[in-house]
Amino acid sequence: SMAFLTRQLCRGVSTSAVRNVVIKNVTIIGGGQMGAGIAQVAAATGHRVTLVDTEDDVLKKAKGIEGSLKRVVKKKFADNPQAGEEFIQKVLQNVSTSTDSVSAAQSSDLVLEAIVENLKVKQDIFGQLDKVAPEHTIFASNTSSLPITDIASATNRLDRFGGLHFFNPVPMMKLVEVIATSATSKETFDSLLDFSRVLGKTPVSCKDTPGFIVNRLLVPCLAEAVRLYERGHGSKEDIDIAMKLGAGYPMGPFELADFVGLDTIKFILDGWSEKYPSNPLFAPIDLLNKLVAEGKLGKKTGEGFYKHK
Ligand SMILES: CCCCCCCC(=O)CC(=O)SCCNC(=O)CCNC(=O)[C@H](O)C(C)(C)COP(=O)(O)OP(=O)(O)OC[C@H]1O[C@@H](n2cnc3c(N)ncnc32)[C@H](O)[C@@H]1OP(=O)(O)O
Ligand SMILES: NC(=O)C1=CN([C@@H]2O[C@H](COP(=O)(O)OP(=O)(O)OC[C@H]3O[C@@H](n4cnc5c(N)ncnc54)[C@H](O)[C@@H]3O)[C@@H](O)[C@H]2O)C=CC1
Repeated sequence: SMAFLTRQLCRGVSTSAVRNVVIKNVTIIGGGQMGAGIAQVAAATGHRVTLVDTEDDVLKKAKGIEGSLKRVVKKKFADNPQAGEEFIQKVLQNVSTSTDSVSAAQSSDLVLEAIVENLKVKQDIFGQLDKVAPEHTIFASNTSSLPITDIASATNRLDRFGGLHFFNPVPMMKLVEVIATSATSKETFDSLLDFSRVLGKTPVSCKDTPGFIVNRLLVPCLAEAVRLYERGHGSKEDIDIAMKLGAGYPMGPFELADFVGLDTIKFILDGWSEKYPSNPLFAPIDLLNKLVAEGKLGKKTGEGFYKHK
């Protein structure tokens, strides 16, 4: 918006020679659940978005952004469906897709990565893009559990690298965790905070510690729920009902696990248990490993702890 631009420009002129980057062109690497959701919200708030995935199929499905937009619009434009339809078309025009991350990064103010939760794969992509992205471009990762410092170490832009952690489903969840490493500049950090606010989200800041805030609390809760079930102390259904009605969670732990993806949860736990072997909260879980080995990853594959239509 104009107000935002004015604020940005004033701040840049008045405070320092290094201006905060006003993020307008956004490249999102990874068009899965999270990448597509972030793309949708960024496009809906007037950014030009390029969504990159290695899989053409994923990019076709990410056009399913339209389905999510329809749900948003149904409420937001309840009394003016015509304006709602125009809004959807405008948002979709802001999103382009590509399988070529190198060319996508070249005209980008922010490269935000939301690919598989694997340090080496994330380092590879950032190392490659660091060589081709413009000087001013900020890099950020949506990682759930990996140290931002370790991901950033593959690049030569440590001052322009931070964590930007969104929550699923991105169009609905208001929180963004913004993570600065010890090398992230204040300008970069402020740009990421501003960007989160322009997206309509509420940012919180957190140090580069395992799981940041939310996952450091949620992942052990989920893991304990599965262990409780494995011990035969309660059914999945009852544990879910209990946490919904007794703790006010919108979804029970098994529902949430299926929603998030069991593979992602396994990646998180495996990484933490390797790094912190003495913490029993992070210990591997047989049932989780078994389901993942069977390809039962949750909602995205049609079955996880539960079957999904
Ligand atoms: C497990 C721990 C390990 C985590 C490890 C990694 C993960 C991470 O790094 C961080 C995370 O993201 S953790 C997960 C955070 N997310 C949550 O906790 C979600 C909990 N669930 C909810 O808030 C609601 O059930 C929810 C908002 C989803 C849905 O609301 P309801 O329950 O009321 O269900 P509905 O009736 O279907 O929806 C109501 C209205 O919500 C809108 N909506 C839902 N999904 C949407 C979407 N994807 N896009 C757009 N709009 C959406 C929609 O307006 C819907 O209304 P209708 O469409 O008219 O029904
Ligand atoms: N699922 C969740 O609830 C949340 C996940 N996250 C994090 O976001 C990231 C992505 O998670 P999801 O969207 O759930 O995964 P997903 O499996 O739905 O999507 C990942 C996508 O990345 C693509 N991809 C893999 N390697 C690539 C590469 N080198 N270049 C381009 N595309 C590539 C895959 O084809 C896939 O479409 C992970 O780091 C995860 O920990 C963060 C918050 C919530």
